[in-house]
Amino acid sequence: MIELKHIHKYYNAGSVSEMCLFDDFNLTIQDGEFVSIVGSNGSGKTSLLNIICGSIGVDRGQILIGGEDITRQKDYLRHRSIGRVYQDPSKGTCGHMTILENMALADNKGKPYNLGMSVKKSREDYYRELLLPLGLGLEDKMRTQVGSLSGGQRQAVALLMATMTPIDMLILDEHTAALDPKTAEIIMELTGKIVAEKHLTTMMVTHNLRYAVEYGDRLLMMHQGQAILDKSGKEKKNLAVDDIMGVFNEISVECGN
Ligand SMILES: Nc1ncnc2c1ncn2[C@@H]1O[C@H](COP(=O)(O)OP(=O)(O)OP(=O)(O)O)[C@@H](O)[C@H]1O
Repeated sequence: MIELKHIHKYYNAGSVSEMCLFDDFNLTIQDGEFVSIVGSNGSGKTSLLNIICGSIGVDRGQILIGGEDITRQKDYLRHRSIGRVYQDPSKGTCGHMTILENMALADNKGKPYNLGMSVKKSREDYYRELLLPLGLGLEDKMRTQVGSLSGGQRQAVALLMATMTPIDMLILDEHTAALDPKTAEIIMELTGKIVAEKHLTTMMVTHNLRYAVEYGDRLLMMHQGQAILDKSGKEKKNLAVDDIMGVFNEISVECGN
């Protein structure tokens, strides 16, 4: 279970441009829950993910994973139990390294290892088994540099890498936004499959309302640092894209846009 308790977050504190983004923000995500997060630009979605990952600190409040307080834990330690896939497929993979080397790196996440030239044959076979079901032919390109793959192929590798080791949470930060519609579909299907197979607790930020409706068992809408819509169970299942658009429109009118 992930818990955010009484989170306060200021940007540019003490300066004329001080901004309070989160003012007593609270959120609990149950183990195995897949939460889609939508919201207008600047509503706080990425800041929320960054706070959970430890990329940015909070001014007040607590972050707990499985009851353990990780609020002050260093981000590199936190990343051992959190997998993150970014919007930019070049993040989360190393372009100058081969698929094989990238996967070996992810496989050794959190372990004291050295970057030797060789990867055990048994591990190589295992990586091939992981790549095969993607249907992208990557199992035959294991010695190809990741930088020469297409954005979609690279994002598929990034997704595998983020979920190879046991993790407490998968963070998807607009991970299909930079992909063409067909490739985005492939990556979303792969995401759904991996999340279901591994029962991963997942937070997915997306501007694609259809994906937010179709995937996940809970939907949050962020606005000015608050979750103004939080639907799960049957209510989430019955949500349609038009319902969310309706809330977006209401907000726009309120904000005078
Ligand atoms: N490092 C920072 N310094 C100052 N302000 C920041 C910083 N990061 C984010 N903000 C501000 O915090 C607010 C929320 O930003 P955030 O990136 O979390 O929104 P978002 O919902 O992810 O937006 P988008 O959909 O555009 O990615 C914005 O007003 C933004 O300008």
